[in-house]
Order: sequence, then C-alpha cells, then structure tokens
Amino acid sequence: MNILDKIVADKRKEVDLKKALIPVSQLEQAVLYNRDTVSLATSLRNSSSGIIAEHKRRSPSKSVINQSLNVQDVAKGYEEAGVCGMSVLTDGKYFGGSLDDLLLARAVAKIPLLRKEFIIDEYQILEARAHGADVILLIAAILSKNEIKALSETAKSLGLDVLLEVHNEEELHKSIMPSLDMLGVNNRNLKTFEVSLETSKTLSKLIPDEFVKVSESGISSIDAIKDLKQYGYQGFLIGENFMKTENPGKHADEFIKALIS
Ligand SMILES: O=P(O)(O)OC[C@@H](O)[C@@H](O)c1c[nH]c2ccccc12
Repeated sequence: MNILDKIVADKRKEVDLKKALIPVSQLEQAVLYNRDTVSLATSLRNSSSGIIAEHKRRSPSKSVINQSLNVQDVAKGYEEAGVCGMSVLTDGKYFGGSLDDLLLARAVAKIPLLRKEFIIDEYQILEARAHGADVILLIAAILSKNEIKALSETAKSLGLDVLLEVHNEEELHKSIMPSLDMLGVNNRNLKTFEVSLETSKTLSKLIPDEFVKVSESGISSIDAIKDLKQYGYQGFLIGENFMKTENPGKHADEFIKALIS
C-alpha cells in the first residue's frame, strides 16, 4: 500500500468515529458556522505576491519540520507579513495538526484560512465550516469525478472556496468543473514524494483561465515564483520553507518584500 492509500484508509476510520461522536447538528450550531467567509481566490487575484503560507509541524516525507511553534504566533506572523491566505494542516496522525489549530488560527487572524486535509466525506466540510475555515482542499488523486462534484458543490453551498489539487493530466481532466475556484498543481507526488516544479509548468496550459492557478510544494526561492508567474500562476503554497525557521512570519515577511520589490 502506498502512503496515500494508508492515509486515506486511516482517514475513513477517523471520520466514521467522529461522526458517531459529534453529530452534524452539533457542528451546525457552532458559533463560527455562520460567519461570513472571505475568498482566497479573490485575495489571490488582487495580490502581487500570491503567497499562501502553511502551518505544518511534520509530514510523512520530511518527518519533523517544527514542533516548537505556537500556531497563533505563526498565524499572526503570516497575517502581518501580508500573505494572501494561510493553510492549516488538520491531519493529526501524519502531519501533527488538528482542528483546534484551525480554530486557534481563526481566533487571531482575518485572512482566508484553508483547511488542509484529506477530505473524503461531506462531514469534514461541515467540520471545516464549524472551525472557521474559508477554503477547503480537495485532492483529485483520492476522489472520483462524482465525489469531486458532490463535495465541491457542498462546499460552495456553505460559502467556502474550493481548491482542487492535481498532480497529472488525467487527474486534471476528470476535475475541471464549475464548482471549483482554484486549481492547484502539487509539485510533490503524494505517492512517491518526488518534487519537481516542472509538473506545474507542464500542466499550466491545460488549466482553463477561469480558475486561479496555484502551484503547491517544493517552492523555496523568489526566482522559482517569478518563473511560475510566467506560466500564469497567481498562487504559491509554501510550507516547509517558512516552517523550518524559528519565526515563519518573519521569514514570510522578508520573502514577500523581496518578491514584490
Ligand atoms: O512544504 P512545502 O513543500 O512547501 O509544501 C506545502 C504544501 O504544498 C504541502 O504541504 C501539500 C500540498 N498538498 C498537500 C496535500 C496534503 C498534505 C500536504 C500537502
């Protein structure tokens, strides 16, 4: 079994357990459930930097990245740096994150927040809403076309933006549909962890113009972003490069200043 299959198998068990513990009606009663969401797609369209900065403690590919930071300090730092949005990993077992991280970030930041999760069930979208997310990620590699359609339509009906992630042409073809806002190309193959920015470049011309193009993973230099902008990308998802430092917000601030200067 590859790592992605393992993550998804664990996720199914986790979601079944949570559904039994916390009914949907309880999620719908959360204070945050009806807050006005903010659009990441709009923020990216109007930005000169396009940076989406991630909170990620560890990952299956890198093991520990940074376990000693406070998520609220990171969120405040990213917001002050002027990022377009923040991605918060909520998977516990493989990434060391939680829905509490999302809630804590929401309490201190107004920028669009993405729930970074392996979403396979509508229930997780309601959870995202109840914990203050503005955007959800859907991963084409783990979903059928019908699932992408159903899940993205649920998200849209709840006022959330949808970022759909692909890694190859086949995934892209099955995914193009009007209920998505942003198409993300993951430069990291989630099955092998191989990273190449060429993936973003090759797939860029196949993404219709109505979607905001986002390049994800393995981005660590200003030059890489300038290069990707030439291919029509308006969003750049950066995790490790910021999180491996003692002060991700400060690092993001310096990075953005250098990028737009
Ligand atoms: O830390 P990086 O290489 O900058 O990558 C960030 C982000 O793209 C990556 O964490 C990611 C992209 N898609 C995912 C799906 C699930 C978990 C994680 C991810």
